[in-house]
Amino acid sequence: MPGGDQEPGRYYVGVDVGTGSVRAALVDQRGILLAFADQPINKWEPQFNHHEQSSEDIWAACCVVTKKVVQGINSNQIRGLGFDATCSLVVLDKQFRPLPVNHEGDSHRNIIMWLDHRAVSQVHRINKTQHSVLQYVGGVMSVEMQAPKLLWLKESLRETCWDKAGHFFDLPDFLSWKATGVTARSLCSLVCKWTYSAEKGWDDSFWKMIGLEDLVADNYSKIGNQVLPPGASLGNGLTPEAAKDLGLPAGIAVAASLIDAHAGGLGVIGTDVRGHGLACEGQPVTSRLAVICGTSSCHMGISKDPIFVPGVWGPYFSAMVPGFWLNEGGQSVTGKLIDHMVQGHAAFPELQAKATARCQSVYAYLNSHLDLIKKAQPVGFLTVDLHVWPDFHGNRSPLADLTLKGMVTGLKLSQDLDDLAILYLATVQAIAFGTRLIIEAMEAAGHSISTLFLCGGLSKNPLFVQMHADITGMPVVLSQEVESVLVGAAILGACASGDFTSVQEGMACWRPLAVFSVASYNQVMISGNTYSELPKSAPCVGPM
Ligand SMILES: Nc1ncnc2c1ncn2[C@@H]1O[C@H](COP(=O)(O)OP(=O)(O)O)[C@@H](O)[C@H]1O
Ligand SMILES: O=C(CO)[C@H](O)[C@H](O)COP(=O)(O)O
Repeated sequence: MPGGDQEPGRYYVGVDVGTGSVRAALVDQRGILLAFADQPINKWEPQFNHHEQSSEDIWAACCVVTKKVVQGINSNQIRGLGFDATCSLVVLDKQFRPLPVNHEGDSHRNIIMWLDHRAVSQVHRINKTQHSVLQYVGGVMSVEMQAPKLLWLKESLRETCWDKAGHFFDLPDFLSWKATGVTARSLCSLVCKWTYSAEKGWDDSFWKMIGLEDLVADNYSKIGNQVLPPGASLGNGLTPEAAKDLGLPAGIAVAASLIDAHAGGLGVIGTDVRGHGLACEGQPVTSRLAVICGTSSCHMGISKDPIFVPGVWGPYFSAMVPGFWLNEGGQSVTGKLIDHMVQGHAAFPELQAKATARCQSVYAYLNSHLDLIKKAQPVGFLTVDLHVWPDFHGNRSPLADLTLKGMVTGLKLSQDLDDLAILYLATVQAIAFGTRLIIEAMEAAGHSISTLFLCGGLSKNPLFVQMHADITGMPVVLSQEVESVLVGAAILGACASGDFTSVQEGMACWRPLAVFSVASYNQVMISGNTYSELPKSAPCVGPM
């Protein structure tokens, strides 16, 4: 078991493939992150709502970052490797070569990304079946899941893709295959995105009913008929070819993967909160909600018994923490929406120039600008007249309506930096209100949540963190390790190496410390994202 001083020099590598970049970390036996590297990845949007990536491009980025983090380390001390990734659909032919997922026939672009909404007609038809598997995805299947995308490929690219396809992988499973040559799928991806049941396996009647009976006839060989729990060791470990690519020793243990949000959940949900006076201290882990916020936000809540929450994905058994049921709320675009609103504003070039002059990120600049213009009132009052509805890419939870669109009310003719800052604030607030709606739906169905644990790129934004505390009325905990998703991935590698006997042991041994919590305003909401009362308590203990 790692964690003690008696066996020094054991290392694990975690690789996290997000929407915009790939990150790797070298983690030691105490769960401390020693090295970090990241690398952007390509995305294509050949037409509206079609989002594609390349598995070769992503693998190449995994190799670059992994080589960087293990530089200078004795490779014999590296014990295990774990991957997590977004749940995008990777398509390969029978010889494991990339196949095009586009009308252009560009086989380099062989991934339909998770946020791709091309399969709208297919998902409507799937939902009309009211098949019982839909109970386990909040009652409504999302267009972002894999079944509608597979159906789209069959109906739209029959000859160039569907008939030639030998393997459809969730991206986390593609990575573990690429590293080991083992095609086994992770229970996490199959349960959460492919309608697989941890207890009953595949449901033939679902696939036949939606017109994908060919997958059943093949005994699910194309989508996975060997399923392993996250953290299980795959085959003979890293193949010599992958070892050369990644700069790691051949044969080291490689784990069955996790979806990125789930790795983040593992990384933060067990955070040690002792000494902060939080309601969740000494309470079951089920009182905690992990919110992984990057391009999207994912709200991960666990329970001992299954809880059916309308519009919230799950309940999924053992998909994140073994033995627990998981509900996953989500907002499809959060970081992407904030970037969109800020970068699309007329005052963005001015913002960029001013932020650069101060060597700040545009978000740090905007946050300090809001502080300047708020005068005596709390910053939240700046949006009394400006409101954003954040569902620019549909609503994942709890409304589960992909047709919803975004909205801004209260616009004026001026478009200066103040306007941009206030629009940015209203967007952040609207996203936080979305989180509040998700929590309310989860609580109405039986969850009892007292504390939020944030991680992901957006958790580096103090305004985003503070607004989540203000608007949900709950304290927000950030863990000492900023890259918690990578800690989750490295826990998988340590499990596969046999150094942890279970994911739970990994979570317990590598329990990160909370660095601070954010106290809530005692606010009362009135219409939209405004406050009707001044805050009664000092709001923030963090680096605002
Ligand atoms: N320091 C920061 N301050 C404000 N926003 C940030 C910061 N770092 C990242 N972000 C935002 O987080 C989002 C990306 O988060 P990330 O976790 O990298 O996404 P993904 O995993 O989807 O690739 C982007 O919208 C980006 O603008
Ligand atoms: O559906 C998912 C998790 O269940 C996606 O993987 C996620 O929403 C995309 O993640 P990110 O915002 O980190 O890129």
